[in-house]
Amino acid sequence: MMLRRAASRLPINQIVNQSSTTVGRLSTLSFINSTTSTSSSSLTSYNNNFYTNNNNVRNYCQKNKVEDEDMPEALSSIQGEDSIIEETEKVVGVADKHSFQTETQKILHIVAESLYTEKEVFIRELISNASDAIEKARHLQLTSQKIMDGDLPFEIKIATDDDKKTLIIQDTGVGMTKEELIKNLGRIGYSGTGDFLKNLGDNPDKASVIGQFGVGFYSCFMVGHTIKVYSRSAAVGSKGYLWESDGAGSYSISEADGVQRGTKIIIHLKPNSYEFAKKATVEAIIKKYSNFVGFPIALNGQAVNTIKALWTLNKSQVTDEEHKEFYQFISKSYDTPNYKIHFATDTPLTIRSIFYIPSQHVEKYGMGRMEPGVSLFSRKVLIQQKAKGLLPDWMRFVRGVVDSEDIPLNVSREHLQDNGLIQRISQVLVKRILKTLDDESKRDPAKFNVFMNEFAGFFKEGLITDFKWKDDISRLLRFESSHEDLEADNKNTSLEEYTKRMKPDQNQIFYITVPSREVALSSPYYEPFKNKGVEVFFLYNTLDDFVFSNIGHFGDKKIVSVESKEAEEFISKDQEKLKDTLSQSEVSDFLKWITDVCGDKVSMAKATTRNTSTPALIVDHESATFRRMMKMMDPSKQHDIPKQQVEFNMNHSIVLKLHAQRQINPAIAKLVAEQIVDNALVTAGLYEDSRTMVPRLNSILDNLLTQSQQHVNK
Ligand SMILES: Nc1ncnc2c1ncn2[C@@H]1O[C@H](COP(=O)(O)OP(=O)(O)OP(=O)(O)O)[C@@H](O)[C@H]1O
Repeated sequence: MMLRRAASRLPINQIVNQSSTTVGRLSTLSFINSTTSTSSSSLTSYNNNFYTNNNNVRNYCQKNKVEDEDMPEALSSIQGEDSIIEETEKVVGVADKHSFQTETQKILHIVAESLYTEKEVFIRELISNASDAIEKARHLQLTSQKIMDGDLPFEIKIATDDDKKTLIIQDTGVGMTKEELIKNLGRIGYSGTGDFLKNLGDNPDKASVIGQFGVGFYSCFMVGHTIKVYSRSAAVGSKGYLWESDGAGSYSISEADGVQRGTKIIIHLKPNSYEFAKKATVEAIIKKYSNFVGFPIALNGQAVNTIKALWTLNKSQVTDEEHKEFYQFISKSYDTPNYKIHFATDTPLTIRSIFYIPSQHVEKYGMGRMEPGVSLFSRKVLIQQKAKGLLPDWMRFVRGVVDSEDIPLNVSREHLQDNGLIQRISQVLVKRILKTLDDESKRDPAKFNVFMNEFAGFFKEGLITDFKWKDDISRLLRFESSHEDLEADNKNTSLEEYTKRMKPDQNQIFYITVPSREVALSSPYYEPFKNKGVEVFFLYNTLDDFVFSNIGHFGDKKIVSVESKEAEEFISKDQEKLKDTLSQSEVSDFLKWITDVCGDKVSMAKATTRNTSTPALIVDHESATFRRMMKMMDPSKQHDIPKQQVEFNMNHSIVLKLHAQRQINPAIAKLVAEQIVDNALVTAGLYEDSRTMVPRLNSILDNLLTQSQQHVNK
């Protein structure tokens, strides 16, 4: 399957279908690919074969970074002054003139004008062709066939010439005979490589071959006004030829002297493409798309692709140091990754991937939203950098590489992420990343806790926005809890650990949302749980209330706030009945009086069954966090606090004294009742502005001091 240009070009059959109606760029069409998928274990075995069978390349590839003092043989042969290429071949005899086949003429200009969304990809196409050609030569040699210039190393050389405005790409691959030049380059849509693949059957080398559709070569007409192709077939005794065309309908072929095995393509650039005669531009393009191509590439005598495609190797073949270097290379950072996930599968899809979780992220510094950090490759050739949709947006902190030969051709980057296959690949990858993190959390809990402290925000975002991963994410999240055996400097625990410590009669997981641990420990809502020895999660982040509501259940255990009715039922179910100080009718009178005097804030007053040290509590109310969020979302709206249900502790001394004061000093009693209700609102986090209670507090203080004075005067 040919995937390397998936992000930026149309397959030939669609171009033909579309050519009569083409308006502007053909960027929105997609291609349904029906190609054979090659076993991916073959990719690995190819790599193994490759490295052990080719001395020149093996030496080069066994080091992933080239160091001056021990520069590998293949690289030293490809580098240096002698290695700079130019046009040295000489035409002999007269040139044969040939016309492109009719359909080729018709669509050549479409290829040149509309096929690719970015001109620069012609370099990727030519390098991939060169790599395919070398792969074929290597295959011939491996199958014990003698090839022309058998000692020539397998390599790709590229040269820019800013004076002549040319770009040259040369390989030491299989080359082409005169007949092959006519067949392969005279007919658009014919792929010699496709034929080669068919003949390979199930041969593992198949996985390393890229081209298949027979259009990539023509991309050089996007940038070149004249293309010259010198080629000499690897078949022993072959002659060298020059194929030359201006892409206008015909091409010529002549015999040439001084042609070495393989192919040299010389592009005479059009004025609007002179940038491709500049070394820096070409170097950046090679690094972007072809950095991991399996053969050495030199540009103007300097090695360019110096990093191994680690994801195509077996896990055991890659050292930690190599991982670190590779991570720093792809993420352009200098830290050591926290976790690495090297994952390969052949079913249901063929995927080779490596992911890294950095040690920290920059969003916390307010440096804006991070870009996705995973690039999509096919057979080591880049399809899309920082691919959107490969991992969900909330996983944007993950860096890495995904290589899959199963991705069908798509025209535009924008449509790649809507592709069903990408979504299936994404599912497999997300599951694997979450599973690995879960395993890591058990293997080294302390390390995981540090990681989760740093990245929790992303996972919470995922839990809220990407519901399908709710269960997996909720296993990873860590929150503080009241559990006393937790370490002094780490009170975080998981929902799973919590459930293991639950009381036998406990079916719910309890939490309280508070600003700090101190507030939690002194909260009257937490008090009965503390008395009963029931663990409670302490949530300090406004978002956490939302997160817990979204989780809803962990296994079969419901997650509920300690301020909820369910929590009250749990607490009161086996509680000893409090000894009533007041009679039933006195209690009813008192509660009725409360609803009368505090009617603007209290919808219902009742006697509590909770054993708390506070006179009154708001119960079964809307979460204060939700209220704050709603206000933030719509500040223009008036968010009045609705009337609340208030429970009174009828044995509390303040309540008992208040009951008595009702008869003695109704005015003071009313002030105190109102203050008790406001205090309950404060405790529930529902009191909006405490300044409004100051005049009443001053009246209460004044009364208190007056009574005290009267007491002294008596
Ligand atoms: N550098 C090369 N050396 C030898 N043969 C080549 C070279 N470049 C192209 N060819 C031959 O020309 C054919 C057409 O090349 P082209 O790039 O147009 O298509 P492709 O590589 O087969 O498929 P795709 O369009 O998927 O890349 C190839 O199949 C191959 O047989």
